[in-house]
Amino acid sequence: MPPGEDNANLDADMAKKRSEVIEWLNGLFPDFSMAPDASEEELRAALFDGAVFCAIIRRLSPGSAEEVESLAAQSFLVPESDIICGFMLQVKSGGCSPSRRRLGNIKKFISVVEHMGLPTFKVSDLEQGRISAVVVCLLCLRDHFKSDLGEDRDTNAPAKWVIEAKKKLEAIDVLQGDSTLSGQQSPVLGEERRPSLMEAKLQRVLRSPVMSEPSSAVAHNAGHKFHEVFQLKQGRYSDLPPAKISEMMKSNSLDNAPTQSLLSVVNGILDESIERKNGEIPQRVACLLRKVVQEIERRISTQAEHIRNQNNLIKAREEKYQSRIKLLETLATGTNEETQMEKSRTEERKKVSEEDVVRLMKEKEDSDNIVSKLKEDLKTTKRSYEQHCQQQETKAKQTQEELERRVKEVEFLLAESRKRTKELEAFSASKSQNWNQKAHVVHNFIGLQLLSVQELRMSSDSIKNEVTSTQKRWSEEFTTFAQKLKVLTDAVKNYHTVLAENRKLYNEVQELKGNIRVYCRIRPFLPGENRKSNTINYIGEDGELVLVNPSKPGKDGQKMFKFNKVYGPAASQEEVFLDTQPLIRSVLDGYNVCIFAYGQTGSGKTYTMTGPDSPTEEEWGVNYRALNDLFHISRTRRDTFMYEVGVQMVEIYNEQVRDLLSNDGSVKKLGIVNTSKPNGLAVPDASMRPVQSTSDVMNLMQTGLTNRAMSATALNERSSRSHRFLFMISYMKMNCQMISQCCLYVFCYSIVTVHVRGVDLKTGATLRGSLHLVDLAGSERVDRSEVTGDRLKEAQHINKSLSALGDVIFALSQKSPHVPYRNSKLTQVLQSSLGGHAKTLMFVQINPDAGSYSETLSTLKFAERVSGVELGAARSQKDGKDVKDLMEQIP
Ligand SMILES: Nc1ncnc2c1ncn2[C@@H]1O[C@H](COP(=O)(O)OP(=O)(O)OP(=O)(O)O)[C@@H](O)[C@H]1O
Repeated sequence: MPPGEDNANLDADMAKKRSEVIEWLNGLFPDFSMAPDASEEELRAALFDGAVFCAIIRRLSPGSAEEVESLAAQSFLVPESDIICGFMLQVKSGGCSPSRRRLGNIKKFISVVEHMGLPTFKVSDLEQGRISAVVVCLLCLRDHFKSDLGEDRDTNAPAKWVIEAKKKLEAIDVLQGDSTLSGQQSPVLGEERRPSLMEAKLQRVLRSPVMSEPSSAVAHNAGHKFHEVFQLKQGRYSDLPPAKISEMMKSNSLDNAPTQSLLSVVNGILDESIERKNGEIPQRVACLLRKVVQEIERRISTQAEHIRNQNNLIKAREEKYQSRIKLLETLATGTNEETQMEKSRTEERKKVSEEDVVRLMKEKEDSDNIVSKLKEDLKTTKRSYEQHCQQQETKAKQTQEELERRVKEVEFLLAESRKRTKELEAFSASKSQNWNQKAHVVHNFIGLQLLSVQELRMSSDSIKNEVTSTQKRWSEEFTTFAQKLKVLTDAVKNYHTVLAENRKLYNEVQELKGNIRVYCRIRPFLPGENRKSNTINYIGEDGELVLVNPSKPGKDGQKMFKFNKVYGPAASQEEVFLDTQPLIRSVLDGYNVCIFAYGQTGSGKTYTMTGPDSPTEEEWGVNYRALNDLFHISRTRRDTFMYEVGVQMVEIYNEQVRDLLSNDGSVKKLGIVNTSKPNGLAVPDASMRPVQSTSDVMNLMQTGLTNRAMSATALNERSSRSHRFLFMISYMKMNCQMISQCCLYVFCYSIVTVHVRGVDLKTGATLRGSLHLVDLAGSERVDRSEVTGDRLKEAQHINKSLSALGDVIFALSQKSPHVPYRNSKLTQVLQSSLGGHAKTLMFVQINPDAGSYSETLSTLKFAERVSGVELGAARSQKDGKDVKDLMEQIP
């Protein structure tokens, strides 16, 4: 390679390295701002005064501030703070000259680099020799710190090398002699040193907020690493222990901490807050943040003050320059060419000064802008921070309140739980006590039970013995009982025979009493009747009755009658029925019984047979009581007999028999069978309704009366068209009445027949009996001159019926082989109850009123005759009158 080309390569390489150094310095100090292709001489000029070397050490080894300061104090190594203050080192260095100070700075830098084992250079290399040595040294230093920064560099390391450098410097100082370094008045002391362009640049760099550390920090706290206090090695601010935060918040620490550290703290806390997303900052960290922000604020205001002072200083300088310019101008007016040159130089300087002023003003303005912007930022940050703090405080307060509330709740629950536990303990204790007591009781009880069991065993044995003996006794008694039962069975066998015998005897008794009985009943005076005109003079116990003719006072007017029984006006319904009751039993024994009432209208026939309208139980007539008795006796005999009871109800009107119980409501005309069979049905076509109680019978009677009423209404309508009589229907009466102006006629009968069929449960023999309940028509004589037409015909039919009844009775009394039952429907229907073993009971009803005397006399005569007729086995208690007399009594 030719030597010329070799040199060119070397130059290019050097230029490249120089460029790298310049870029590095530009990166380290933005205000350095040198073009990368600057010449060797330009770089030399920038590095010449050594300030850059001092700044490099300060920047790359901030942790060793004290040591560097100390070294600087001793060996003119310029601390940053002094550079910031506008190259005040000369003052602090006790008046050392700038060239000496420059030299010292460079030497110290070289010594430090040397100590680090890096290639160095000579002072002469920087002044006029090979700048390449300086470039290489700086590149090595760059690379050294690059590698250091890339690793986990020990922050104490710079301190160590600084301390060692200090030692070496001390040795150098000894060699150079203290007198040259201190105590000498600088030749330029008292003069204002105009900073070079590079110095001004460095000043701006170092004046930046990052670099503006408090000078007092180094001066007053040597040996104390304040920056370490704020340096977060690992973790987060929120994780810092309170002691560490308290240490940070100490005013001493805050005052002495570098601004960069403080800003790192602010940024770190804010970064953490952002990272947390919810924005929460712990209370203590928030307090720290506030303190740090306050400190930064304080520093900024100090900086602002300082800038103002600088401004004033510059203004003063400007004025001074102005005055000098004026002076020079004055001098220039009368001077020579030399003066002219001086003037031009002066003008040039002035121009430079003005430019400097303008630039400084601009810089000041920039600084002011930066400061104001920073202030605004700080204000905004402070405001948002305060708001955030406020929110956090509110939240903290709420959280605290919530926590207090929860603590209270938990305390309350705890107290409740304790109380409950105590209760449960008490309860379980009492339970346990109870169980113990119960166990004790059970234990005792088991003991007692065992004793009882033993006793029971003993008693069981004795009971067994007893049972055995009882069984023996029972067996004996059983044998005895069987014997007695045999006797009873024999007796039962005989019982039916006895019953039949009893029935027979009973019937004989009844027959002895007479198969036809006449009971006379005198009704009481009704309201409105004259009680004084009483035709009944005497009523005897034995059936005697004395009738008085009101028109013949005295004995001539008296007439005595005798019947089976006479009931006075005061006789109750029950009294009357007592003498009828034996006949009801005869019905159940298989006999036919006919009960009818005879008498004039209004004499009480219906009252005796049925009772008054809506009767009470006491007022019930013979019909109710007879039926009640019938069913009662049938029930008492249910062990021996099974009875079936059926009811027929017919009416006889104008010699026509009508069924009153037909289902379709129509009143059918029926035929009568002249049956020769005993107990045969005389009207077989009449509806037969089974009944089981008195109420059943009464309901049927009600049905019959309803049917009859319908029939009678039709009849009434028929009659009223042709006749002047009026029909009145009474539902409780069993006949139909016609009332005229002067007398009362009855034209029909209703007959209720109760048929009884009894089956002997032992023998299977059947008994049949019947009970005729007849409410006869009124017995008044019909004045034939007063009725005509249909009424006359009806009255004639009634008279014919009663007349036929007399004929039958007459024939029976004569024991005539022919009894004229067929002469009237009444006698045909009652045929089975008139004659043979039938029993007939006639109530003769008497009205005691004087006005009814003749009717009463007629009725009594008829009844007296009837009661004297012998029916069947019954015999008349009176010897027979002439039958003709009897017939005369029949209307
Ligand atoms: N023993 C008595 N006690 C009280 N009042 C009676 C008695 N007998 C009849 N009477 C009353 O006398 C009045 C007429 O009686 P009842 O209607 O029974 O006569 P009757 O003979 O049936 O008449 P008729 O032939 O017109 O039907 C009725 O008010 C009745 O209550």
